[in-house]
Amino acid sequence: MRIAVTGLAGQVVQSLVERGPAAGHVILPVGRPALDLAGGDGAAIRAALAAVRPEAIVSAAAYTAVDKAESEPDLAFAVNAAGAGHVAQAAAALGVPLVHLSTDYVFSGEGTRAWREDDPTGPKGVYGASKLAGEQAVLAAQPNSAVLRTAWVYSPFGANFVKTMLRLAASRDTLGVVADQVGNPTSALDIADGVMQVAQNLADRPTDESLRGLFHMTGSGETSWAGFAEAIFAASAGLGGPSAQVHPIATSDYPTPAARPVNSRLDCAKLAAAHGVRLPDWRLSLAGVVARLERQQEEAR
Ligand SMILES: NC(=O)C1=CN([C@@H]2O[C@H](COP(=O)(O)OP(=O)(O)OC[C@H]3O[C@@H](n4cnc5c(N)ncnc54)[C@H](O)[C@@H]3O)[C@@H](O)[C@H]2O)C=CC1
Repeated sequence: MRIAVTGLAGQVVQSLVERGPAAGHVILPVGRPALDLAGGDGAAIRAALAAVRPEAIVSAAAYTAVDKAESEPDLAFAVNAAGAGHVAQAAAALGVPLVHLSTDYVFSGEGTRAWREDDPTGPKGVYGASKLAGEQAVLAAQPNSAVLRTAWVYSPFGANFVKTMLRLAASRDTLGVVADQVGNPTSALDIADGVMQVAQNLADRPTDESLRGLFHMTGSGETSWAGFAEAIFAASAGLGGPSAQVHPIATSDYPTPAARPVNSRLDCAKLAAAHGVRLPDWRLSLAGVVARLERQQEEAR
């Protein structure tokens, strides 16, 4: 399939570009300046997407600076809510299915069980609120959509927790890492595989309502940020790469402008039942990405 994806350099975009050919898809990234989600120009967004003649669209571009969003709410909403809505309107106008990415930050983080799609939302910050508004705009504009909420995304590309931990470990013996927030680390490469399967399902079964609407899609298994860091260093040390001692700290010891959900875990059973998609165990995928980052480091030396 010809799959247009919004954004040029994001973690998910680059993962789709890498994984697309093996899955038999042509991935067509469309981003700034041709497609600017902040511009409020729906016709321009539609024209940019129409130009690549897609059979499906993946909406992966977003304003993702969680803390900065607290001081730039207008821009966060322009991109994540209005911009996402324009992409969905374009998909509807072009008559193609849409896969839109959203986030665990739409939830408050209360309670101890994994969040399900029909649980009440309650974002704690601007980013989560803007993404929630985006979900609603997407589903209103294009019912032929699957909105996939994911979380704790890392990859060999862009900026992410795994790369930050490895960078810090190169110069420090001990790192304080938050131990009282739990969630599901998710490789963007796995997201790419899942997104393509969902897009194919939407295209193959255009009248199957069970494939449309909200879904959760994260790596299998859960941990805390401190547990995630320990797993990163264990994988890295096993390859002779940098590692550090993890000192568990509380969220209150690491204040950030935007509050994070304490319990970020997403229940992905609905996606498995409807789409037959279940992402691999987070430790397996992490080992692959850490090995790749180590190889890149060695090649750069
Ligand atoms: N990174 C994470 O931990 C998580 C990400 N998500 C969601 O997953 C999706 C993909 O995230 P990542 O690939 O990690 O994001 P990223 O931050 O790596 O990439 C974002 C992309 O959006 C593009 N972009 C930003 N503003 C734009 C604008 N005004 N017009 C056009 N393009 C613009 C950027 O150029 C970039 O290509 C997003 O919808 C994000 O909200 C959900 C949960 C966690």
